[in-house]
Amino acid sequence: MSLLQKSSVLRAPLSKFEPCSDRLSSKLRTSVRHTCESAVSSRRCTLRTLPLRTRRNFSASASSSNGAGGTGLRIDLTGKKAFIAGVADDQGFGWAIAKALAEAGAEISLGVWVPALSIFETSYKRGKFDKSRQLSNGSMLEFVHIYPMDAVFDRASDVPEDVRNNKRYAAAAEKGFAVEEVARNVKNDIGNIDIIVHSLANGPEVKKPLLETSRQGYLAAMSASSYSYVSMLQHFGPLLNPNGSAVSLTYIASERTIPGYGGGMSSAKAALESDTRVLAYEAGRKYQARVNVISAGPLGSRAAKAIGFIDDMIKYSYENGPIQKELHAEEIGNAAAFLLSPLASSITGTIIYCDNGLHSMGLAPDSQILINSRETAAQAA
Ligand SMILES: NC(=O)c1ccc[n+]([C@@H]2O[C@H](COP(=O)([O-])OP(=O)(O)OC[C@H]3O[C@@H](n4cnc5c(N)ncnc54)[C@H](O)[C@@H]3O)[C@@H](O)[C@H]2O)c1
Repeated sequence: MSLLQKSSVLRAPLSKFEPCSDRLSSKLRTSVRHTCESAVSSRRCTLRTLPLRTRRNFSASASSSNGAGGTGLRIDLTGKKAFIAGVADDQGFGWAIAKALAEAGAEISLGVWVPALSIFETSYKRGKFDKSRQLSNGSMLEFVHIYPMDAVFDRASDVPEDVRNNKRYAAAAEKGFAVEEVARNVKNDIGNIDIIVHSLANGPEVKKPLLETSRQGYLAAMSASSYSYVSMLQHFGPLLNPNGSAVSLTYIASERTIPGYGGGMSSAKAALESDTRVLAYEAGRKYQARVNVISAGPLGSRAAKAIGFIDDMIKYSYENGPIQKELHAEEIGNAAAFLLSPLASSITGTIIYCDNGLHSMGLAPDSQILINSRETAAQAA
């Protein structure tokens, strides 16, 4: 039995690989296996909930998305240093971006949200992420430094007493977790950097409609999900080498109404996108840096599950998007690696849609009204 066949999650669609698997060199076979396993690992939760044909398409996309090891035009980030804020497990976009940047040769350091740090480090040390840490060349994704961080605080003096005295925060207080402190620690530990990734968001009232959202909840969403990017550019901008680059993650709810994505999160994403344009101008002039944002389609990450209807959004995207396949985190990782690389040297101030094209639709093909009309027309014919 081939290594690929051993995957229990993708057992059915793996037959797609078999006809060519015998012809693969062992190096390439290893590469495909790693790609597949990482995709399996990062998508395990939502795949079970999808129809079989979705899983087939997902499997096909996973097989073709990794260009590592090939010849020709390549994303080369050798010698580049990246700081990524917003990784606390191996399920979200931040992890996938870290992995793609490492595949391209970059050194990765992380800023991990203080309340999530202990469980992340414990899981990491116990090998829970080992499968998804595997890179296509057989090495493992490593982090040069892992910093405690809370992106809602700019300076140590902003941290309220109750937070400072909280058990989890107290342990991180000595090193410091406010954005300014983290930037200073990064500067001391690794010097200048080339890449900033903001892959974090938080909206305590995300389940509430905007009409019922409190001022406090709305401002908390803006603080954690949009101003945090401004703060990161303020404090990490001076650390950027010339031709540095920053990327963050947004969602289509900024532009179109997505009922259920509430609590001011849609507003926060709109601000993030607007700020991207202004920051691109200012950081471009000040640091010769590029600033972009990726508008990602739905992914069953930990943060997305908290919203409560992510599986429906994934199914909706499949049924109504131009490309009928599930989106997986690796695709966003690859797009980010491109955007953060010299290959994208003229791209700044831009929203890049990585959503199987769903943003371009103005009509839901799976609307019951359309389905009824089609059925009526078919019966009449
Ligand atoms: N999952 C989706 O469907 C989807 C779609 C489009 C955009 N996005 C965006 O992608 C980004 C990453 O989210 P994800 O879905 O990969 O989930 P995720 O859970 O992997 O990432 C969110 C991260 O934010 C961190 N975080 C929360 N508050 C923080 C704070 N105050 N300081 C520092 N870190 C903090 C969490 O610890 C977590 O690691 C977010 O901006 C999210 O809005 C997600």
